[in-house]
Amino acid sequence: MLMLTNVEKTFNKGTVNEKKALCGLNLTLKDGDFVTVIGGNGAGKSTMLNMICGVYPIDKGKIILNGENISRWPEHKRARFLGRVFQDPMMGTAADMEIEENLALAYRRGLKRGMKWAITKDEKVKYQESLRTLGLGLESRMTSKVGLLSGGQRQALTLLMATLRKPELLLLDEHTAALDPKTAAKVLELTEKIVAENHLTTLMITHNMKDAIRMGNRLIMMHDGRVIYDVAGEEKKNLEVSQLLEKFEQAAGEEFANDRMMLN
Ligand SMILES: Nc1ncnc2c1ncn2[C@@H]1O[C@H](COP(=O)(O)OP(=O)(O)OP(=O)(O)O)[C@@H](O)[C@H]1O
Repeated sequence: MLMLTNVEKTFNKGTVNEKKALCGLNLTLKDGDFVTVIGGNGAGKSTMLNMICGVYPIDKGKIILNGENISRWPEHKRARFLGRVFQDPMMGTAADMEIEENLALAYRRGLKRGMKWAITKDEKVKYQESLRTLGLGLESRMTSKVGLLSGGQRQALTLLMATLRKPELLLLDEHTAALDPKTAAKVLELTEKIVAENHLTTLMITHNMKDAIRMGNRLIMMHDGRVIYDVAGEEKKNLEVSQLLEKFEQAAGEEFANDRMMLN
């Protein structure tokens, strides 16, 4: 379970560039929740994920993961429990390394250094089986350099790497935004499959309102560093994009504005 309580974050405090990014953010996720996150430009969505990962320290509040207060833990200690996929397909994988080497790196994440690096036969079989589930033919290209893969293949591999050691929490930050629509749909399909098969608790930021409604069991809308709308179950599934926009205007008192948001 993840619990964010009154989390606050201000960047560049005391300067002309001061920006309150999170303003008393409260959010509780139950185990197995798959929550989609939408919001306007600068609403604090990515900052929320950065705070959970420990990229920057929070100013105030608490972050509890499975009963542990991780608010002051360094990023590397949290990384053991978290899987994250970014928008940029170049970010999650090492281009100069082979597919199987990337998977081995992901598999060893958070383990003590000095562990033998050689990839065992058993591991190779395991990686091959995992790659086969993607349905992209990567299982027969285990020793290909990742730099040779397409953006979609790379994002699918990153997803696999982020979930190879079942994370306590999977964080997806517009992970299909840089892909063409067909490839994005494939990666979203894989996302749903991997999340369901592993019962992963997931936070997925998306710029696509329809995906936000369709995917997961719960949807939150952020504005000015806090959650302004939270909907789950049947009520969420039956939402229309127009209703979501209305909800936003009611709660935020202004029109929804995100230059990258896809409304249909
Ligand atoms: N490292 C940083 N230094 C300074 N300001 C930052 C930093 N990270 C985020 N911000 C600011 O905090 C606010 C929230 O940004 P954030 O990236 O979390 O928004 P977002 O909801 O992900 O927006 P978008 O959909 O536009 O990506 C913005 O005003 C942003 O400029």
